[in-house]
Amino acid sequence: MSQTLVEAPPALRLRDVTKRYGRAADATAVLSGVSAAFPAGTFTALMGPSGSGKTTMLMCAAGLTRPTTGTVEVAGQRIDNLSDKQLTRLRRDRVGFVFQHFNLIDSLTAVENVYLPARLAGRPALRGRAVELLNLVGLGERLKHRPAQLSGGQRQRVAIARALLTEPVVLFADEPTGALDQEAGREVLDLLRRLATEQGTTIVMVTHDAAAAAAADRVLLLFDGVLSAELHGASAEEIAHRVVSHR
Ligand SMILES: Nc1ncnc2c1ncn2[C@@H]1O[C@H](COP(=O)(O)OP(=O)(O)OP(=O)(O)O)[C@@H](O)[C@H]1O
Repeated sequence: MSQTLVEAPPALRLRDVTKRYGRAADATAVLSGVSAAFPAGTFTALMGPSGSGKTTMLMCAAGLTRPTTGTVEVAGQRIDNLSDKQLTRLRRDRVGFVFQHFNLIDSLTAVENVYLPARLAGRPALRGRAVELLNLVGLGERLKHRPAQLSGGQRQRVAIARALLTEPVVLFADEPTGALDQEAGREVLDLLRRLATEQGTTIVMVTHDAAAAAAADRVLLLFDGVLSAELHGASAEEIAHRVVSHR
């Protein structure tokens, strides 16, 4: 019997995404015809000068804002045309977020910070899974520590464990090392790298730091809302040079 092999869709795909803020017909496009596919288990860095549209691209990709035109798919499912209610569900269940500032709750322990937000959002989030994730991010010995008793890098690792609780299709990270010193930043990047390689997590990270971008599988360069280059295996020096020389 012959079998047709259907290729799995990428974890995330943007097709010809354009974003304009404001209704005026002449409103300038912040994103112009952005197309990119993010295969499952890959780690992509998004770089570009300030104002080039990185955060807007991340927001369109994560269902935080709708593109003006174009499509966005998460695991093969269109998300750009979802209702507000469906988008809320998508953000809760199918994508994870990590930000520069860890947004942990000071009064909760590390393990509570990982599972309580999901439970409060009505998910059957289990403490056992939170413990597993904290072990995975190297904090198995710090389960009952509160944020004030953790270093910056450790706090960000708690935030990463929290983002992974719902087993998201894509983990979005906006400047995850921006508030960390070099060594803590390196630990967080090593963790993201390991999550992609060993756990198959699909990661999309916005960063200004070429050294951080060099930890990814590839770097997408955005200039004036247009994806202008894709770098594979580039060094931090090369990435930094490409960003400043706009090539
Ligand atoms: N809600 C909004 N309304 C109007 N304009 C916006 C809005 N959000 C962003 N912009 C504009 O869109 C452009 C791109 O912004 P965006 O934040 O995506 O860039 P960025 O590359 O992430 O910048 P940075 O590196 O400084 O964070 C900027 O000119 C910004 O002023």
